[in-house]
Amino acid sequence: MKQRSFYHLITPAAMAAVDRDAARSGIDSLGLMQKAGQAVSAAALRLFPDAMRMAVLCGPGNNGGDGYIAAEALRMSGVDVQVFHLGDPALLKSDASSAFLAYRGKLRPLAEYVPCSGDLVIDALFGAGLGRSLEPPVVEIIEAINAASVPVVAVDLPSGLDGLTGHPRPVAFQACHTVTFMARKPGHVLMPGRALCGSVEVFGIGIPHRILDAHRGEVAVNTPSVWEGSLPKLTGSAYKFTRGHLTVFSGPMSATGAARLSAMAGLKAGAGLVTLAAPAEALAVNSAQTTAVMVKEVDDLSTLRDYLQDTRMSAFVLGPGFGVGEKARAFALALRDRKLVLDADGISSFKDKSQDLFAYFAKNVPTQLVMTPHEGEFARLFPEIAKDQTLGKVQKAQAAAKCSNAIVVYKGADTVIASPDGAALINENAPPWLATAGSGDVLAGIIGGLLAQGMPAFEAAAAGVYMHGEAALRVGEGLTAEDLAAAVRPLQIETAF
Ligand SMILES: NC(=O)C1=CN([C@@H]2O[C@H](COP(=O)(O)OP(=O)(O)OC[C@H]3O[C@@H](n4cnc5c(N)ncnc54)[C@H](O)[C@@H]3O)[C@@H](O)[C@H]2O)[C@@H](O)CC1
Ligand SMILES: [K+]
Repeated sequence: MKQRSFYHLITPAAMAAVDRDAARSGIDSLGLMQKAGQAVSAAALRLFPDAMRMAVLCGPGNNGGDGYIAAEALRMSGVDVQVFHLGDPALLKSDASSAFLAYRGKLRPLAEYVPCSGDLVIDALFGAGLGRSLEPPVVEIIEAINAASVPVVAVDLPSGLDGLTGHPRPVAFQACHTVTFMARKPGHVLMPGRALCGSVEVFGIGIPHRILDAHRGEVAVNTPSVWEGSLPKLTGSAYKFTRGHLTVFSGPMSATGAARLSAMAGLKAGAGLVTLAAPAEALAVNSAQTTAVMVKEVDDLSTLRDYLQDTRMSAFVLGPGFGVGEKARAFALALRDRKLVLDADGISSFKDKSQDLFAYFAKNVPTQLVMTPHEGEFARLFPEIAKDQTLGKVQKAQAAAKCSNAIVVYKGADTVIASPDGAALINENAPPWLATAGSGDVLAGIIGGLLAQGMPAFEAAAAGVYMHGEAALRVGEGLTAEDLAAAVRPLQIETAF
């Protein structure tokens, strides 16, 4: 059975609604808190059996309630436990108050906690209910604990971390382990939240899936289950033209390598034919360095139009090493009715001219345009969205996809793939060694290769990002973009030969 809850993300606001609906449906909410707190206690005992003392920091809401349950369970196991509370515990409400009253151990105000070597901190200050930035005294305590390098196990989320955006407000605990309940939140997967959580354990506390399903939003983790049904299928009757023809535009003579990386990756991703469309001056250098990839002269807009007469040309990659300027803009706009991956220089060429691009591609439904900006390119194309501090990476990618009517692949360690209809995926399989020169060119080529084979744009973009991560994992540390392109493999091919 698929572990659906693990792959779907639930926002803090949706989790609060789940909580409400669970209580309304008659589920014992104190029972849920008890299971949550006991899971935290079990994790602490399992991971830190030799801790000299467990300091449980309890906040003013239900996250604190989980902390009191965990503290009592640890005390009953014979651990030296001390609770440090934020706010007056007499003001705790309902389940959190019951959890506090059931705790029989030592209790002191949070301000009195001094990290000691041998301590384990259990952070139950704030979880999904963090509603504003932390106040200075709490900021100072978190900074002091982080600086002391005392291990921290976080309840639900490291306190200070925004569960929606993955950003600290303004600081958060650096946890070595986080126990969350039922499903991860976007903040567990987005950077820097992912790094602040340490390892993440998703513990089922018994909320029925029908209640979770009713509140699932548009954001999920990028896993094959999302798009495997759309992967190109290879059958016994396949021949090269049925597997699609990808065209990658080459830059001038001195900048052809990026396009060749894209072309090779497109071929490895399964496109039947790949052509490098190059200006006359770059024909010789491209021809000298390619074998399976073909080379064709496409110099200017007029030769491009002739080239496009061949409707078997099924997808295009424009941008890697192409050069920024009028030629890139004209080529991109000429491709408005075709499947196009716009990357690198192709994106930068529309700085201050993005409205032209958006207007040309506005009518395609569903969209056939995939744009793959890294942070700098994103800011060039979407300056207003990029500087909006209230938005997290997912919301930025969603807004960009909507206003450009494109699939936006907002790259980084936590690449987000967003569609104009609001769907968004966060990728998490990319190893850090993928951050190397030419890596983006390979990604553009993989996505182009999948588009050429007929995959819808959102699915092609998401599968491409995933295959890119898989290829990097296959090669391992020290990889170069050449190794990466060579390691690309189609993910699932039906072998009905
Ligand atoms: N959703 C569920 O079904 C369950 C939730 N549980 C726990 O409940 C938590 C959510 O509980 P709550 O909604 O009570 O939220 P929290 O306990 O995360 O925090 C809410 C409290 O903190 C205050 N607050 C928010 N931001 C603040 C800031 N910056 N400075 C000072 N005070 C601030 C709020 O006014 C409120 O009193 C989860 O994180 C989880 O640990 C568990 O008990 C198990 C069941
Ligand atoms: K917490």
